Amino acid sequence: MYEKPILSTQSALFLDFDGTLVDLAEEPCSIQVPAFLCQLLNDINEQLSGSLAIISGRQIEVLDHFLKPLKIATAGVHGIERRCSKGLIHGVKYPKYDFLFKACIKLIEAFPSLVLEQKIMSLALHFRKAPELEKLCRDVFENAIKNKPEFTLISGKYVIEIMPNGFSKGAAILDYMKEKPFMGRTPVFIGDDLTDETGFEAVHCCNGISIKVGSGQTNAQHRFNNVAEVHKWLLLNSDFLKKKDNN
Ligand SMILES: O=P(O)(O)OC[C@H]1O[C@H](O[C@H]2O[C@H](CO)[C@@H](O)[C@H](O)[C@H]2O)[C@H](O)[C@@H](O)[C@@H]1O
Repeated sequence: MYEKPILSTQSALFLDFDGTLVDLAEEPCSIQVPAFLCQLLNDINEQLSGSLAIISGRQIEVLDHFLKPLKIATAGVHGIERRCSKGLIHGVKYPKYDFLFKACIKLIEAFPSLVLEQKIMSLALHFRKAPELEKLCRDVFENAIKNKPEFTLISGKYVIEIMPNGFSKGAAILDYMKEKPFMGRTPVFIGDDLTDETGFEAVHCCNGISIKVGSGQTNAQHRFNNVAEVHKWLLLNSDFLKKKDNN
């Protein structure tokens, strides 16, 4: 008997990307996407009639690049942009925030081990290669938004990020649950990071199932130890749904 929840054809599946579908790497661009992953996600998406969505902090175009040729429902930049299962992208495109960029350019020049990631409406500063610089990075970011209450600072794994208020992975999941083909299904969300906690809360509100990947404090109901366990679970569920299709 497999102890983790099993998907049914009436499930909606929401998956975080980094640390859930792919192992974390030293830099955002150095992740390795396993060869089998796109086909597996495509199969499950079909088995769930289009009710699979990636819910990520990355931009949709970056996720599309890594998951090529797959293009499924995807919420990017913590819900700032959201592609529905029919392919339409919701999301306001604001100009890139030059004031933020200016605020940290000196820092980046002084510490080349820091990585600055500019997204459509947010800026992320990665200190994975220099964890001792976390406090300095935080001070610079906090100072940059000191008089800008419309912005918020969020934290992830060796990264801090400034983004506009009012967006979260949880809000993105709730938006999906209001529209077809997700509506009326039982949501399952799998994620590994602090920013995934709002997603766990969202699925709890819809009587759904939450699964945390890795160690650390969480409100999720279940846990996988690592990305390999997520892959194993996805393969098992895809086989299970395939058998259901054939009955
Ligand atoms: O919501 P996710 O799909 O999990 O995205 C969260 C952030 O992931 C990326 O950063 C993280 O992964 C990098 C590659 O493994 C790693 O180097 C970094 O330390 C992690 O924080 C991505 O670069 C961010 O934009 C996402 O917000």
